[in-house]
Amino acid sequence: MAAEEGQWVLMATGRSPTNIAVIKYWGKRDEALILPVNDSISVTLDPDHLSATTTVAVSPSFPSDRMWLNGQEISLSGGRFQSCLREIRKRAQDVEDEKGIRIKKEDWEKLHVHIASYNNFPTAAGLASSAAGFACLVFTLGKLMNVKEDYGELSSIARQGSGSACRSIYGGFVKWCMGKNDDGSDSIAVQLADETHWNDLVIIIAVVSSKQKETSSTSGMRDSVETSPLLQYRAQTVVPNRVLKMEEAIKSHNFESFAKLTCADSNQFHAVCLDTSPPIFYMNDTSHRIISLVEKWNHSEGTPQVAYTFDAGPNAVLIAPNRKNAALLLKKLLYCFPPQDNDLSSYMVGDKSILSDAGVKSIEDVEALPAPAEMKTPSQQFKGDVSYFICSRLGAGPKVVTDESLALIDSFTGLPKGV
Ligand SMILES: Nc1ncnc2c1ncn2[C@@H]1O[C@H](COP(=O)(O)OP(=O)(O)OP(=O)(O)O)[C@@H](O)[C@H]1O
Ligand SMILES: C[C@@](O)(CCOP(=O)(O)OP(=O)(O)O)CC(=O)O
Repeated sequence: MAAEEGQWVLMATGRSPTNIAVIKYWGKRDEALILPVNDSISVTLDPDHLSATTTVAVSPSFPSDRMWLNGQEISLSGGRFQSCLREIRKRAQDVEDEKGIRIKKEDWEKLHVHIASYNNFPTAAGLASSAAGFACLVFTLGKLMNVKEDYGELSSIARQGSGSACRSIYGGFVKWCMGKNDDGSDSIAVQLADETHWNDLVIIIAVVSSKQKETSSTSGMRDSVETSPLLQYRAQTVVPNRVLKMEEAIKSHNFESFAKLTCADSNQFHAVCLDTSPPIFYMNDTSHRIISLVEKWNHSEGTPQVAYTFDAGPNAVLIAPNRKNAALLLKKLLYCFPPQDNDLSSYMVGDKSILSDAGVKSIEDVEALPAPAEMKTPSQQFKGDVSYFICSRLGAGPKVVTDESLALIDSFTGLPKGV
């Protein structure tokens, strides 16, 4: 190792997107290795709107591995963090940076890392922060330790942090192949198509509650595996067929099929939750109202105008085939769920330009919106039931952040900036 004095700090920063499954992963056949009972398919979201940024630093002066998440120190002792660190360290290579720091392959086992990560969206609120977070951790550690760029292998390491994280290693449309091997070596994610393949899609997320949820995905799916007969049927009979159809729908830009499969799969995942003993309720009244709004609209047009999907929380992820439908959807949503404090600018985050497409520039424009024609009880409005909306699109996979001013760790102290 060069610079034996031990005062140097070497760092890497990366940013990884989150992803939302359109064919859900729910249930493990191996808890420790995180091997699923079925394949799943997701869309990767634009990292500008939903992503984790992680800086990893190494220095001979660090006495132990440490991590800070959103500014708070958290423990790295859990099996998932340990698996990711162990698997990446195993694959570390010689490193030589332009300042003359040299780290030999075998030195990585002795060196400790500091990790600081920040999510630009709510953590543990059913918006897949663990997916963005573990993908980012594995990707960025891989960069620091000069690990060979084998994305399949990186995805299988990220999987051991959180199952859904393996899909965030790629942009666009991603499939997590469940694999057959007991050691999990073939349980990896593959990219079906990149983010440019179907870039008309617009994603609107209604953040219904950004509070941390009661039942984590991990314990929820464990209970479902143990108690839900529907889960077995879903994994063995329903999903294999849906995955094939979904791949075909994505390949051929068939929105009708894509939307039908997405909604059906979300509903079946929540049916499995209800079939679990004791039952798990991730959606709430607001989630159900959003489903009803979309279903009525789709039914009145005779063909799907938008798709909805809900993960392990009440937030709705709505996918429109184009900006026209996204703007129409937004008008209906704003009519039903006007902002609590009349502040439109903080009510729509991400790509705010969708508001102009919808012709909504002020709170007066929201108040003047007509009730959606297809609604039977047009007078029903639920002010404040949605915290805010995020307008996003498909995005790319993890990237290195080269601007050193964006690093979360101070290169002099080796500690998170501001600590
Ligand atoms: N940026 C990050 N870096 C590393 N780990 C993270 C990061 N963000 C979240 N995590 C890990 O993920 C956990 C939250 O995962 P959890 O599954 O409870 O919520 P979620 O991923 O937001 O929701 P869901 O997966 O149900 O959509 C955190 O407690 C932390 O261990
Ligand atoms: C509902 C889901 O979002 C479940 C995600 O579960 P996690 O990946 O968070 O679970 P662990 O593997 O236990 O960490 C569906 C999906 O993303 O496919």
